[in-house]
Amino acid sequence: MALSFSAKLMRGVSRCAALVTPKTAPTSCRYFSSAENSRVLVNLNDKTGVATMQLNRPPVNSLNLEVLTDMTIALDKLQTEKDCRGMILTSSSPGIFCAGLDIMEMYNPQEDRLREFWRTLQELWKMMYGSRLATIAAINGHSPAGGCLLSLTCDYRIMAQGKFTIGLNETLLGIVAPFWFQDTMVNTVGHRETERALQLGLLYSGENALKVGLIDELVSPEKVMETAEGQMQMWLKIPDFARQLTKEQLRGPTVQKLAQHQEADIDHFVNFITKKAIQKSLEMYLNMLKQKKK
Ligand SMILES: CC/C=C\C/C=C\C/C=C\CCC/C=C/C(=O)SCCNC(=O)CCNC(=O)[C@H](O)C(C)(C)COP(=O)(O)OP(=O)(O)OC[C@H]1O[C@@H](n2cnc3c(N)ncnc32)[C@H](O)[C@@H]1OP(=O)(O)O
Repeated sequence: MALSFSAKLMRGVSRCAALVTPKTAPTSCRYFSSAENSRVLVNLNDKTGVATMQLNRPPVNSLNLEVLTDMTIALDKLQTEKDCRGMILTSSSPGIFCAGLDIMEMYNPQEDRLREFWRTLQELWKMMYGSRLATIAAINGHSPAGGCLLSLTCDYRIMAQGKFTIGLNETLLGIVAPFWFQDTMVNTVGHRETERALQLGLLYSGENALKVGLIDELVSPEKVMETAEGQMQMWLKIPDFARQLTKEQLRGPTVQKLAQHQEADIDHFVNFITKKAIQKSLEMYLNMLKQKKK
């Protein structure tokens, strides 16, 4: 019998719930570690109540079904830890925060897996955007499409200076950012900037992202984590309950909108992505990525 998403999540939580403290770890730091969730590295500092989640799928941290599932399980686990109050999302590969969704999940897909992939992304987005935790994205490299979306679900974004870019560039692949990607962008930079950015598939430099409010701070690469930790202290000075209710008032309606249209959104995604013309666009984009290397 097919398990519901929440049943799968619960099964996953019990599988990877063990907290392992390696010999080298500071005593106040617990590591969520298991072979199954090594695609995301998560630790929780018991003294500060701040967790760090690192995307760890080299070379570019593209988000396949397994990474999305591991992130969802890890976030769910952190949210049930009553002393966990904040989370910093970053990458274990400086230079690449996240290359977005794994295009191979959408190219020549099997329908069952494609549906599960999209549902898992929806679930992760709902959890992240509505999280009770204060969340900060430490964007230590490129952050296109799904990578930008992940950072937009956080409460605050700090990006590394350099040649890195960020944005919802879906139209460059010949695909369309769904309404909930758009909503997240509108809520961050406003309607007019979103119209321009999404239609043109704009990938912003750090400087331009800062100008339009897509990120909140631009700092040197070596300062990204320390700035995130400093900023987190400010967020955690606010009583959790007041901060959480305020976030819920502001973001709840956007989360509810997807929750109410979730099944239709999956059908729509599957119908769209499996169209011949869209498959052709993805193929051309993949070839372009490979050609770039030569
Ligand atoms: C009517 C319709 C209405 C509504 C719509 C309905 C439905 C919606 C439909 C679809 C919505 C889908 C939403 C999609 C979201 C996404 O996130 S799509 C992914 C977009 N990502 C990108 O465009 C990034 C592409 N990658 C890059 O630009 C670069 O790789 C990089 C800048 C991130 C890093 O550059 P480099 O360090 O130079 O690394 P390489 O380019 O050499 O890459 C190494 C290796 O990785 C492969 N790769 C890169 N990105 C991806 C990826 N996202 N997925 C899969 N694979 C990726 C790349 O090809 C290289 O592979 P090899 O050549 O080594 O095999």
